[in-house]
Amino acid sequence: MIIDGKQAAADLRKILTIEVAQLKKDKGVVPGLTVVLVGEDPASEVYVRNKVKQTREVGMISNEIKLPNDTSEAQLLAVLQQLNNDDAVHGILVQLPLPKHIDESVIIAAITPNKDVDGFHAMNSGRLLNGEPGALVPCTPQGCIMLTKKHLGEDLSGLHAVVIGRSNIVGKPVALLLLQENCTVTIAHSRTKNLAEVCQQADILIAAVGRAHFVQASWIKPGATIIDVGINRIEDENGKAKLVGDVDFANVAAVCGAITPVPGGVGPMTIACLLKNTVAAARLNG
Ligand SMILES: NC(=O)C1=CN([C@@H]2O[C@H](COP(=O)(O)OP(=O)(O)OC[C@H]3O[C@@H](n4cnc5c(N)ncnc54)[C@H](OP(=O)(O)O)[C@@H]3O)[C@@H](O)[C@H]2O)C=CC1
Ligand SMILES: Nc1nc(=O)c2c([nH]1)NC[C@@H]1CN(c3ccc(C(=O)N[C@@H](CCC(=O)O)C(=O)O)cc3)C=[N+]21
Ligand SMILES: [Mg+2]
Repeated sequence: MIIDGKQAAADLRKILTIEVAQLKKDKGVVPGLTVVLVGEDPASEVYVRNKVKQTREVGMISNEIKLPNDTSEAQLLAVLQQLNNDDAVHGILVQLPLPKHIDESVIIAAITPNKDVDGFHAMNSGRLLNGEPGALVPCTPQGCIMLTKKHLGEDLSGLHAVVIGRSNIVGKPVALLLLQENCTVTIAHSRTKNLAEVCQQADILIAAVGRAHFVQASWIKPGATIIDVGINRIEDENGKAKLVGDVDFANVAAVCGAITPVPGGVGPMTIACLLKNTVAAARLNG
């Protein structure tokens, strides 16, 4: 079975459209999201364009700030300070990666935690770690849990979840969310020994590696639920660019119980969860 992320994202946006209208009616607040893009990167630009379009479709205000590649860290910090102080801006997202001369950790720390719709600020990751309320939770991990539940239902307790990848934006937070769902969680990474055997234990396998066709059919427990986070641009047989995940989709699909496709899986859910976080931030900031 293929888990349809495009449909799940459309369903979530429909709910958000209603919530946005309600917020406007009750409080006179229209949630606003500002995306900051530094430098030119074709992939980022496509992605930012999608975000802007979908933000407006659910009735929210969307702004995009494009800065040149040679923007200094101090200049970017000044932009963020303005956005932090702007009451019409409820959510701030700085598109990553940033140019090398800018320290990402400094930038992430400079966003007001209650406007940090990526959920990358230490205040939000700390709240998530401690299980405290009010955390803005990273979008891709939220999307992974929603897609998992779409197939397995609300109760994931006792299932063995294996996460491949330990980045701050995907691997670590998705592992914390799975733990919160009472899964038994294993986090694998580039130093993991016997990765195939580790993965064979997984009822739920989350692949966030960044390598095309990395996860093999022989690693999969029959019937397992596979969430493929990877976004890899490769060339097909005819030299045409195409998008694939981290999982050898065709062969794994024959063994597993359910799998998310790329494109059309986690990606669309990431954007829908960004809109969800912006609505949550608008509630936090009044
Ligand atoms: N669909 C979406 O919305 C999103 C998709 N992505 C995609 O997800 C993928 C992962 O992103 P991100 O977490 O940022 O990537 P990172 O490069 O930050 O992390 C990759 C992780 O994979 C691990 N890894 C690398 N090689 C191996 C290996 N041979 N065996 C086991 N583990 C390995 C690394 O281990 P170690 O820590 O030891 O180096 C690291 O923890 C990328 O393809 C990215 O494009 C990312 C964000 C959103
Ligand atoms: N501050 C920040 N926050 C992020 O969340 C963030 C980021 N920086 N930098 C880049 C990564 C990557 N990422 C994706 C989100 C959606 C799709 C997506 O919608 N993908 C579509 C396909 C899009 C296409 O065709 O290119 C799909 O999978 O169906 C892809 C990738 C968010 N990221
Ligand atoms: Mg950098």
